Amino acid sequence: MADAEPPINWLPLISPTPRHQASHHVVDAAFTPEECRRIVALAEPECAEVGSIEGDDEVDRVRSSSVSWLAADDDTWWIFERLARLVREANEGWGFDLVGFEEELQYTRYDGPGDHYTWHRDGLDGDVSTRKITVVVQLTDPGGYDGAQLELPDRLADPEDPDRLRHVNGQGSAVVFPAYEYHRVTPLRHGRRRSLVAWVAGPPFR
Ligand SMILES: O=C(O)CCC(=O)C(=O)O
Ligand SMILES: [Fe+2]
Repeated sequence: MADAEPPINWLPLISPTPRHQASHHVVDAAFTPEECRRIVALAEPECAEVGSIEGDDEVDRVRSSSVSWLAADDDTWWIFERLARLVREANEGWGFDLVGFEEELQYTRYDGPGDHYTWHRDGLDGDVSTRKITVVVQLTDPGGYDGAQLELPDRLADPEDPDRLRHVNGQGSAVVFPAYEYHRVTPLRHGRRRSLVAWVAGPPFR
């Protein structure tokens, strides 16, 4: 006979602080415009890997952008520290077990008309299954481009609410969300957009 299932008990309050299950947490002006320019200056000269593989229709359909990576070093440490603070604050709501940055920071370029990233999630599967939190920083003044909007459905909003799809685009603003949440970047119409994406890893959800 199979082992008996452990009982589900009636417990008093597990968490000493109130939690929420919001789908994302927005921090306006998490970085100043000057700091955004510093990040761009650090990352832009890096040789960009193409986020879309030419001739691969499937990849092209899902994602068209190019990326480069910022490693932790003396020049970039302040960025990691700032991101860590934003994640710690946001995670007061979720209360996830987190360990730290397991990957370099992704610098993303949306340069050509149509550059985009369709609905996807950053974590859950295979190689990226340890990603628990995503942070996206808007490095470009929204006046400098059209389209290429980061969109996240607000899970706490009424499903009929037309404003349920949140757009986060103020320069220097950051949006922190569980890596299992769907999000997308709409096609770029003109101009150029830059973003910085970081993932914080932790042990499996339990
Ligand atoms: O550029 C963005 O705003 C988001 C990019 C993204 O979702 C990703 O790289 O996983
Ligand atoms: Fe993503």
